[in-house]
Order: sequence, then C-alpha cells, then structure tokens
Amino acid sequence: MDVRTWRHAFKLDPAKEISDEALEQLAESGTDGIIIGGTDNITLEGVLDLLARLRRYAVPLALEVSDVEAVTFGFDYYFIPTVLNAKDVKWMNGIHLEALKEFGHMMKWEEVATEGYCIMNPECKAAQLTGATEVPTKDDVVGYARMAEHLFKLPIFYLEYSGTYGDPKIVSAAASVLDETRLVYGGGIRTAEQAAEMAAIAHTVIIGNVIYDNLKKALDTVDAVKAVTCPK
Ligand SMILES: CC(C)=CCC/C(C)=C/CC/C(C)=C/CC/C(C)=C/CC/C(C)=C/CC/C(C)=C/CC/C(C)=C/COP(=O)(O)OP(=O)(O)O
Ligand SMILES: O=P(O)(O)OC[C@@H](O)CO
Ligand SMILES: [Mg+2]
Repeated sequence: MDVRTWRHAFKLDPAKEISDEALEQLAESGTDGIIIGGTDNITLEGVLDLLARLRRYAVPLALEVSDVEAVTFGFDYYFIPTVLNAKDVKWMNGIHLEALKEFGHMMKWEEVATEGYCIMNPECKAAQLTGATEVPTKDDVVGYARMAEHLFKLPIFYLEYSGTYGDPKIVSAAASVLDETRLVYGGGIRTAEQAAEMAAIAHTVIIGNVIYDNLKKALDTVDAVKAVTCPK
C-alpha cells in the first residue's frame, strides 16, 4: 500500500467550511495525501461534499472512518482508527465488530489500513469521546508502540496530540522501538519549523487545524517536510 511512503498529509474536517480555492491549493501542494476525518458532526453529506470537490485532482484521498454512517465508496484508502489508550473497549474493537458484521463482506482489504491511536492530549475531542483522558507517560507510549507493532501487527501507530504540539522526546521514544509499523505524528503543527522537527522523527506528519486558521502556513509545511530525510 503506497500510504506507507507518505511523508506528509493534510487532514480535512468534513464538519468545517473550506473554499474551492483552498482545496485546489492543498490538492496541488505536493502533499502525499489528503485524509478526510474528524471526531464530531461527521455526516455523509459533509464527506461526500469534500470527496466530490477533491476527486478531480490527482492527490490520493483517504477516509478516516469515525462514524459508520458517513462511509462511502470512492476513496483510495480507508483508515480505521482503534484507540489503544481508550477506557472503553468499544473504541478499540467494539464499533469495529458491529461495522464488520454489516460491511465486512463488501470491504476491499487492500484499501484498508488500521491506525493504532495513542491519544496524548486529554482535552481534545477524540480523548473526551473515547475516555483517553489519562496522559500516557513516555514508558506507556513505548509500550503502546510495541503493542501496535508486535502484538497487533498494525501498519500505523498514530501519536495523536490533536490541537497541541507534542514532545519530541516522547515521539523519539516511540520511533526508537518501531521497525515495521509506521509512526504517524499529528497535532499542533502551525509552522514549517515544527513540521520539519517532527518529520525528522516520525515517518508521516499530519497537518490539521492550521489549514483553517492560516492556509499559507499550512501549505509551507509541505516543502519543510519534504526537505527532511525520512527516519529509518
Ligand atoms: C461502503 C464501503 C466503501 C465499505 C467499506 C466500509 C468500511 C471501511 C467500513 C468500516 C469498517 C470498520 C471496521 C469501521 C470501524 C469504524 C469506526 C467508527 C471505528 C471507531 C473509530 C474511532 C475509534 C473513533 C474515535 C475518534 C477518533 C480516534 C477519531 C479519529 C480522528 C481524529 C482523532 C480527529 C482529530 O480530532 P478533530 O475532530 O479534528 O478535533 P478538533 O476538531 O478539536 O480539531
Ligand atoms: O489539527 P491538528 O492539531 O493539526 O492535528 C492533526 C491531526 O493529528 C488531528 O487528528
Ligand atoms: Mg481538527
């Protein structure tokens, strides 16, 4: 799956407004992919709107499924989050089981990648929703990274600082124990410098909210990430 080569991706929230001009700039920025996903108010209408407006560009599109009601055909990839540090097992495999009973027969597995989330910002919406409200220590993060790679053989370990910039020492600790599983960093990147710092540690860097606050700064992160050599 070529998502394994992604160094940079934008994450668009279907619950937020964005202009066609901004979408064109994001799609033609040189990013490796655009992920459509968010935590709340995700509707099929919002997902279809972004899909229709982005499909004309060559950039690969992934739907990060956070609500089964908002899944549609037409994406290149489907990313399925499982929250490794959620309090309620429903966010690890519960909703997934129900979804598989309903949609399992129609899934094209080569388009699907499971993301093992470790949520680091207890204030963010995803943490509040899933009860991931105890901040994992560095040792916890290393444990969750090993769990993702060795116990569950997940393709992606997603260190999620949503809305806050992470601690490079903790991200490095996760990186140091991953060989096969891809380390994805997301959260609080607002400048090219921050994007470059995390790109030197993580395989893939995700840019979210700054798209809506400062499009120019968001676009600047593409070249910043591409200028950095991918870690092992
Ligand atoms: C029709 C068709 C193509 C068939 C194939 C269908 C398919 C792929 C079916 C799904 C199969 C499946 C196993 C689905 C499971 C789905 C599911 C709903 C799982 C639970 C997901 C989950 C754990 C959600 C919790 C929240 C979470 C981790 C969301 C990820 C996104 C995220 C962290 C966004 C960041 O937050 P944001 O909302 O941006 O925050 P701010 O607004 O504060 O910025
Ligand atoms: O919105 P930000 O804080 O950039 O985070 C990006 C992404 O990791 C959210 O799931
Ligand atoms: Mg967001």
